[in-house]
This record gives sequence, structure tokens and C-alpha cells, in this order.
Amino acid sequence: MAVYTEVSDEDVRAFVAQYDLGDVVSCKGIAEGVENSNFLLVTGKGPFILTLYEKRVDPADLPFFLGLMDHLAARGLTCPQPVAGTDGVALRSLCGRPAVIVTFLKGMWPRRILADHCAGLGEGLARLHLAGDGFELTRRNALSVAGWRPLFAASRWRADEVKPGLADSLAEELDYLETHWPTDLPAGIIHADLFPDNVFFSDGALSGLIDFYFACNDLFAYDVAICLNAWCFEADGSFNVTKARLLLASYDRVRPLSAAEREALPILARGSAIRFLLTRLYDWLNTPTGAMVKRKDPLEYLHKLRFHQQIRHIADYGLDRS
Ligand SMILES: Nc1ncnc2c1ncn2[C@@H]1O[C@H](COP(=O)(O)OP(=O)(O)O)[C@@H](O)[C@H]1O
Ligand SMILES: N[C@@H](CCOP(=O)(O)O)C(=O)O
Repeated sequence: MAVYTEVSDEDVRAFVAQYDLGDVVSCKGIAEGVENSNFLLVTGKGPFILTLYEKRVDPADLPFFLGLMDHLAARGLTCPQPVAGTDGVALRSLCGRPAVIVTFLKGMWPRRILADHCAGLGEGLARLHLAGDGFELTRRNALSVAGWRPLFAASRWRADEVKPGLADSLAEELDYLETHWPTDLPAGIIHADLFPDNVFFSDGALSGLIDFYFACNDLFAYDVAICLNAWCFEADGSFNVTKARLLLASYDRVRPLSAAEREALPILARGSAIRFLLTRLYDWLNTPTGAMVKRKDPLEYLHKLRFHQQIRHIADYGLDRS
């Protein structure tokens, strides 16, 4: 359960009194997520999500995240929308944390990923990339190639506690990625964390996207690579090329991938693997004792990194060159 900050009933009632949402019926910590404290808030006007932003969210980025959700929703993408108080303000403070109430999305994220989910995902991701066009704020991706070295430095001295030799393997991979990382591919707004728990489905069709708190401006194909890693490996570690083919083909139908983007997928997938490996490694070593959160396994992403390191041709992802 991701609840880092406990909120008393009195605090919630006083907070909700600033909105036109009726009385608080209930407010329960949500047993999912790892980044922020989330609560299912039920009021006289129905269910909402109350989020308190925690350590990895820079408060200065919040206008970007909240504005982006409004921008995407206005372009027809189903995603949470910030709710403003009676004073017109959406971003407030609760228990010393920046806090917002957002609308509740119907649907469920898939606990067991089927190939059809990957087809829906590819289309949804491409629609997100198109819908981000015209958003006036920008946010650099702090967790792209320039951010990995400092993140690694914070865990390097303890990395071998997780796996002997891990520090050296990561150092070598970072050298490679920093030298070969592509810069001239199509870019725009990306989600940057579109894992299964952030994609809702209803009756088999994608019904909404949540958790825009890593969204930023970066390469579109990097977002595709993040999804390949998060959706196309099976629990036994094997890569499911059918899922990858469906994801990529359905993406390509909405936003065609250029030849350069296709060629870059293996290195982008390596970068995506090291990005999640490094944040998970940091969290593995630094999660505060007593925090109600299930830590994620960094080594799952070492395995994915190893897979992409031996990819020689994009056909291995089920994709043609052009
Ligand atoms: N707008 C929403 N509508 C419905 N459920 C939501 C919404 N936002 C979050 N949730 C629920 O809360 C969980 C954690 O949210 P998430 O944004 O992924 O947290 P974190 O940023 O801490 O990782 C989600 O898996 C989902 O079950
Ligand atoms: N998706 C990341 C962790 C962030 O969690 P989320 O609940 O915000 O998706 C990972 O798997 O390492």
C-alpha cells in the first residue's frame, strides 16, 4: 500500500470543506502505487481520488502535471481531471504535502495481461502522443539519459548487496547508453510510466489512463520502449513477441513509427530498462521503514536489460524495418 502520509478524519473533512463536494462519506488509503499517498475519497458527490505528493514529485512540476491532465481530457483522452475548490484552486496543501483531488476513473487495470490488452495499449499510447500536441508547458525528463548517472551514484556503493557485480554491470551499460543515446527522433509529451497499473480497461477495451506524474517532453519512441518492457515480458521472464507485435502494430496505425524510430528501439528499450532498474534499486535500498508500500524488484529490470542487450534486429520485436 502506498501511504506515506497519514491523514486524520478531521484533516480530510476540513480539506474537503473547501470544495463543493458535499460531506465526506469515507476516505481509505489505496493498496497500490509506490510514488505518492493515494486515498479513495467518497463524498456526497461520489468517488474521487485524493493524492498527496511525496518525495519524487517536485512541487514546481505540479502545474505541468495538472495542466496536462486538463489538456488531454479536453482533447478527448480519458484521464483524471483535477477538481477545483470553491475558490477555483485545484492545488492545495494537506498535512504538509501538496495535495489535489482528481476525478475517479471507471475500469480496472489488467492483473493478467492478454495480447488484446497490448493492442489496446498501443492505440491508446499513440493517441496520447498526438493529444499532447499543443500543450503549452514543458518539462524536461529528469529520468532520461542525463539523469541516470546521478541516480546510479546514489546507490552504487550498495548495489552489490542486491546482486554481486551489479555496480560494474550498470557502470558499463551507462557508458554505452551515454555514448549511443539517440537525440534526433520525434519528440513531444510522453507518459513515461505507462505500466499496466496505470491503464484501465472496461469490457476488454482501454477506458482510461492515470498517473501522469512522470510525464514530460521526450522521445515518443522511448515511451513505446517503456511499454515494451512493462507489458511484453511474461512472469517467467520470457519476451512475448506476439504482444510486442500487437502493441507496435496498433501504435503504428495511429502514429506511424519512422524507420529511425524502429532502428532505435533496442537502445531505447535498454535505456528504459536501466531507468526502472535504477529507481527500483534506489527505492529497494532507501524505502523508509514503516512506509506502507510494496517495493518493486530491481532485478526484474536487469533481466530485461540483458534481453535487449542481445537484440540485433528489430524483427526480434516483431517489427519490420519500415
Ligand atoms: N483517477 C483515478 N481513478 C481511479 N483509480 C485511481 C485513480 N488514480 C489512482 N487510482 C488508483 O490508485 C492506484 C495508485 O495510483 P497511482 O497514481 O498509480 O499511484 P502512484 O503515483 O503512487 O504510483 C491505482 O493503481 C488505482 O487503483
Ligand atoms: N512503474 C514504476 C514505479 C512507479 O509506480 P506507479 O505505481 O507510479 O506506476 C516501476 O514499476 O518501477
